[in-house]
Amino acid sequence: MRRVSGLALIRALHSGHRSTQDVVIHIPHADVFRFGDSNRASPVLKDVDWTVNEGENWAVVGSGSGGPKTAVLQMLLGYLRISPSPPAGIFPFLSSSSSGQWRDPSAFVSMVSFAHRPRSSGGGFYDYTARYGAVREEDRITLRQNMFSDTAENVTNAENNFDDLAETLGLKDLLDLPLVALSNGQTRRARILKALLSQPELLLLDEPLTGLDVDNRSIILSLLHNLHAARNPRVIMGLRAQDPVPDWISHLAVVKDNRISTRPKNEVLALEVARASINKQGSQPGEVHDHLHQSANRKVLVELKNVSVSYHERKVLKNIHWTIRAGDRLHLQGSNGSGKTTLLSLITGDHPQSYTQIPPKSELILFGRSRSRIPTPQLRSLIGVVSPELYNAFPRRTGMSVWDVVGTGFDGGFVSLGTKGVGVGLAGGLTNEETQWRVDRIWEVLKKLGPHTWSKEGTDKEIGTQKSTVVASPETFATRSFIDRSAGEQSMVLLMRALVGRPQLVLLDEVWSGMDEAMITAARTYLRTGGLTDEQAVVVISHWEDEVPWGVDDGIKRFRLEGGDGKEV
Ligand SMILES: Nc1ncnc2c1ncn2[C@@H]1O[C@H](COP(=O)(O)OP(=O)(O)OP(=O)(O)O)[C@@H](O)[C@H]1O
Repeated sequence: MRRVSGLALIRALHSGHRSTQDVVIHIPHADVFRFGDSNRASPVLKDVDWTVNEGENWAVVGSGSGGPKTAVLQMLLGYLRISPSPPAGIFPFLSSSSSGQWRDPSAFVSMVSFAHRPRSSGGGFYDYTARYGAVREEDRITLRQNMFSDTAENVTNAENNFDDLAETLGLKDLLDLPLVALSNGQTRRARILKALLSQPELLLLDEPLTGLDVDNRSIILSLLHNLHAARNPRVIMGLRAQDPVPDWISHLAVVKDNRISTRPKNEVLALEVARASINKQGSQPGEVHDHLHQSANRKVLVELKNVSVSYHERKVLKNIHWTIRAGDRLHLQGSNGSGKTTLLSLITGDHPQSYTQIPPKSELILFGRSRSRIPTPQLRSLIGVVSPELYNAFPRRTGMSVWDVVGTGFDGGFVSLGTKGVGVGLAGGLTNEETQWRVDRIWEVLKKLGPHTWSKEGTDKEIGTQKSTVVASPETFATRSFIDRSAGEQSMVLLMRALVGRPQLVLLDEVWSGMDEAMITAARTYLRTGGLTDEQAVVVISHWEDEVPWGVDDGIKRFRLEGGDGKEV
């Protein structure tokens, strides 16, 4: 279908060729501001000229969460002010329904963002481990109850479709599980289902493929295509610049800085070039890890023998044998719900069955000791973790600076201990030498991963508008409030926290969530060149092979979970 510019739209409407019903979005040459800002302020988006016609399949492409892509989606949600504002709103199809009634966009346009799993409560260690205990009243809420918890008028109608949708999304067998028990991928699919139940006319999905395994990606994409084709609802996806663009997408709105360029997909060749170069950056040579090829002599850090986890009749892990050695670079693979997070939670001590594996039938040996002989706080100082669960649970306290958050990494806790956030140490006190080492290490990671390594300009917390300020130096960034950082910046800070103590084992579970390309490149480069010692082992969980910083040439090992079994592949 032909794209209609502002003038063309008016002409078409006057000549009767196209009715407003055929136009989903129409924003003719407008600037976009935060509410409260005058037209003299620098716009969040400049000179937006965008028309989406019924039948076209659009995706909004831009850098990670909190960036200008988010600004476009927020504009569509009505969270930003459009100037001049089109008199009949930006959704012509809503103001001219067949019934002739105007429909409120706030009731008919909704969004699900997958850049990060939303927090269920205020965070903290309880949230971190609640998934495995499910003892709080709110944690007992099942997926089914959660689906129908909103007494939306539409739900009764929607129920007709519910079973089919739950089946397609692979959620049917999970409906009576506590919501907190769902894996990341399962939760993301559940959020799509819930959004569909509220029967929006237009559904915005930001980064819908994040955290989904290969099979589920194609299931979701084909479901979204079918829904969009049936206008039940129309779907607009937000994609990161490095994400593959689904085949059925016909048009792209590419957002860079505060400009949006809209055109048919096949015209966006430049973007393809950019994507190819990002992929190449991922395979740039790092340090030579010859030692990784001589695996048998290296110290054993973690040994699982015959380890199983089950919930009633549901067997998640069956007799797993797995060894992690010093210096290993491991990719833990498996489809959504296959038990990857569960396996790591046994190692970090967050899963109750971490303590109950009974030798000699089954054994969990961590850093040379049986699990029951190693206190959990000590375990936390030996393992650095980045994961969606940690991101969600880490408390956002006012007054906690980036420095404080990074400093919690030495002991793996959530509370900044002692002065200047370097902790008091497990033994109750640190020598001056140890304190100095910690201070030096915080500066080191800030210098290697701070904003100057991934940003040319400062980014705004709310909507990622580019500011004309100079990039924050590591010293300035260290004093900034953690809670006010964008999602991507918070992810970077949590990565620094995981690495700062040079823990023997580093677990990177979906570590790139929310980060933009420049952040990912900076983090990958650091991990490959000097960010880790040869003695540290790293386990990466990712459904995207090209997201893993190491390849076969680096001696990477792969361990795959499937149907409860685990094997090296
Ligand atoms: N309390 C529980 N009762 C029943 N099943 C549970 C419970 N807690 C977890 N599970 C199930 O354990 C399985 C493993 O979940 P886990 O989070 O380890 O998967 P994953 O491989 O990390 O998935 P993803 O790739 O989606 O993050 C899931 O199918 C989940 O529903």
